[in-house]
Amino acid sequence: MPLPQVCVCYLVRERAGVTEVLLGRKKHGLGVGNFVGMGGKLEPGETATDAAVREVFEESGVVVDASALEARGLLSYHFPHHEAWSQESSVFVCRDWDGEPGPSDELDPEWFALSSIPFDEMWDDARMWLPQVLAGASVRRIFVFGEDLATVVSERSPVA
Ligand SMILES: CNc1ncnc2c1ncn2[C@@H]1O[C@H](COP(=O)(O)OP(=O)(O)OP(=O)(O)O)[C@@H](O)[C@H]1O
Repeated sequence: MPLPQVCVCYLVRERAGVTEVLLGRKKHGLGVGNFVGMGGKLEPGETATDAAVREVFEESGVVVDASALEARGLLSYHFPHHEAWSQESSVFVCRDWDGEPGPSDELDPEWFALSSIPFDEMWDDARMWLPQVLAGASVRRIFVFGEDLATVVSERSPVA
């Protein structure tokens, strides 16, 4: 069975020579309380890019053009102890948008210097790939979560 498809998008800016990323504490649903990038489920017929454009707008009010989204790979999350949470996330970075991010029902956006990303308050996997993505890399990783539904217990290799 293919995993449900979701997307995540990290807005990145430079301020006084410091690179910052926009995160927000999730107010509802899967991962509530964690700092996350903006994103969510693909709607029927949407591409991951379409969904990222829509989710960034819904969650922060910022308008991004699909051509400004940098595709940075695919992450699979397996929850053998709670299959309904298993999903696959397309990852995007965006450096060019219109508007100022503001609060929404989903999250209150905050800028973090790349040296101060709150990994202890994020999904456990984020520390294992987000620094690479924000440094310009693309990723393909498959994470398996344990019985606590919070800890990465193993990683699978993607079949080439
Ligand atoms: C398990 N380890 C994980 N590590 C890092 N990020 C994770 C994640 N698991 C899910 N995500 C992110 O969470 C969003 C989907 O969450 P999900 O609850 O399905 O969607 P959300 O309620 O926001 O979506 P709708 O707005 O209803 O579409 C999506 O960005 C996805 O990349």
